[in-house]
Amino acid sequence: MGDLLGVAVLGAGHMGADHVRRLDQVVSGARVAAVADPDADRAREAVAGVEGAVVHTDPVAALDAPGVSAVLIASPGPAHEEALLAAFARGLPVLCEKPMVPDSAGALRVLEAEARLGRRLAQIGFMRRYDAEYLRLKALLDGGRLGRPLMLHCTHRNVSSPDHFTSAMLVNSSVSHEIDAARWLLGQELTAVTVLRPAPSAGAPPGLADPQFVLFETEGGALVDVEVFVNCGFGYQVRCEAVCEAGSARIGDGHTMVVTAGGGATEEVAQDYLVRFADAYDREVQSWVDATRRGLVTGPGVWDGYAASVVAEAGVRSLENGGRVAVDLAPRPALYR
Ligand SMILES: NC(=O)c1ccc[n+]([C@@H]2O[C@H](COP(=O)([O-])OP(=O)(O)OC[C@H]3O[C@@H](n4cnc5c(N)ncnc54)[C@H](O)[C@@H]3O)[C@@H](O)[C@H]2O)c1
Ligand SMILES: O[C@H]1[C@H](O)[C@@H](O)[C@H](O)[C@@H](O)[C@H]1O
Repeated sequence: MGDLLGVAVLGAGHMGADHVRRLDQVVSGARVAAVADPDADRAREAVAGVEGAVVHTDPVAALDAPGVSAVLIASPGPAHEEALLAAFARGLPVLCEKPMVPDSAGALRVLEAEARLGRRLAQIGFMRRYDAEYLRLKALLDGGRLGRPLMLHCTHRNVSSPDHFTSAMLVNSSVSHEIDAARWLLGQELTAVTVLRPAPSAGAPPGLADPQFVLFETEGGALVDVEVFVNCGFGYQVRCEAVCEAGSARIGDGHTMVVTAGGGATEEVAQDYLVRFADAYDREVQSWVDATRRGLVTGPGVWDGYAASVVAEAGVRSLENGGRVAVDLAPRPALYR
């Protein structure tokens, strides 16, 4: 294959810094060419020891840095639209962290911009599609041995949420993963959302509606429920059970070590996503680099990011106003059929 992919990483926070390390030390076929963060110290810290990477505080300047041939967007969700459009304007391939764009109007602008280009440039960071357990479940469901899926029961727990987390973000940031996973596992669009809020946990920051219970309906008549609880305090737990006509299958319990000693057994529970999904992020980024070097997009794309934003926005409306909210997707452009 040709030259190394020179990646500009936008955002050097938790995910951005971890992706810089991954591109530099884990993944083959790519190098970090530039890192941009308005917080220059954070950007400098992320590139410490990375050879040849320049630091910028302006993300757009990083796209124009010498040697940049691709972009990894790991800034906060509201900054993604501008970065995606700037990358498209330069013809640069992109891996964009989820959510692609938190609001559906912005997501539609990104969809229309890529459709206008007439070629796919962006992959969205729905890394569960690269997790070994999710891949096994997908293969099982596609193989048909369990018959038609009727329901997915999902659990999504975080130890604690960042300070800036809002009630809407439980749906449009956290549950965006279940939205994508359900669409992918079932091969169906989601058509309606109902969000219920139990009495908030005493462990949640005041005013945060945490936990929430989210119910999705699909175009094929399946139901998907999600318990999302982002200040559970005890562990990072992501589970999914598919209930089908001829059996059920559950994932999410297999990522652990059980230590037996002194007459008792203890089971480790991951404390964050960087541990639970470490392998998935590695596979995701390697697969993006490989496909990009061949001029392809093989992972979840802009249509998936757009659909997730529309579903999440319907969910936020249900959270705020109550009741069941229908999902209204724009027609799917030919590029994504
Ligand atoms: N796939 C996953 O499991 C996963 C996990 C965590 C976060 N994320 C996503 O990754 C993204 C970043 O999340 P995080 O937890 O790293 O956040 P963070 O707050 O730790 O870091 C964000 C960084 O972006 C910088 N920034 C702000 N505006 C910017 C801009 N316009 N351009 C470039 N940088 C900018 C901030 O200064 C900060 O350093 C979000 O979209 C989030 O949803 C995904
Ligand atoms: O941004 C993060 C990330 O997407 C994690 O995978 C998820 O578990 C968190 O809830 C979310 O806040």
